[in-house]
Amino acid sequence: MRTYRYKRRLHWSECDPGGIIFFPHYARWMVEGLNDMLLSLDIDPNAWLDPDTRGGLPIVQLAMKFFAAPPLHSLIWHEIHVEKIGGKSLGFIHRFFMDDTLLVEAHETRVWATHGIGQGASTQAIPVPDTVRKLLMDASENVLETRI
Ligand SMILES: CC(C)(COP(=O)(O)OP(=O)(O)OC[C@H]1O[C@@H](n2cnc3c(N)ncnc32)[C@H](O)[C@@H]1OP(=O)(O)O)[C@@H](O)C(=O)NCCC(=O)NCCSC(=O)c1ccc(O)cc1
Repeated sequence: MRTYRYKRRLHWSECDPGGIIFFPHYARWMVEGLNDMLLSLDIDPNAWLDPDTRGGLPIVQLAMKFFAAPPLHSLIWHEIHVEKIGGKSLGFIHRFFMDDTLLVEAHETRVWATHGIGQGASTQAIPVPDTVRKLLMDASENVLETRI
């Protein structure tokens, strides 16, 4: 299954006054990293499907474990691994490292879905498209030296 890694810096705006990361930022990084991974594969999870409907990838399950806190301004590797491709759901493992130290490990389940926009707005799970399935099953590893 596909693995994707990129590097980012821990910024002042993401820390408390003591210079320790505030944990909700990890969740935001997970969203940004996963979107980046999908977009790099030409998969737009929020593409417009028609004028009243766009794609979405709502989260239905999240578990996070924290092992060590990185210091302010450190460079952190974010690694995303496709864990499971179900009928309508996708499982991902996120790992954050500083050098060889594992900081955080998180497991999330997303649902491939459509969002109705406007009147009668609704979210509906739909099967993961075959094109997406194939791209995510690929065993190759993308390493981006992106610094944010
Ligand atoms: C997403 C839903 C519409 C899906 O509902 P249903 O259509 O009834 O789903 P189903 O029961 O058919 O299940 C579909 C699949 O999801 C799986 N699923 C559904 N719920 C769960 C939970 N809680 N855990 C694990 N797996 C689940 C289920 O097992 C099915 O998997 P497959 O066997 O692989 O097909 C509904 O569960 C829902 O609205 N949940 C609330 C979601 C939510 O509010 N999340 C938080 C905010 S969303 C968000 O942050 C976001 C991020 C990115 C975006 O682009 C959009 C939104």
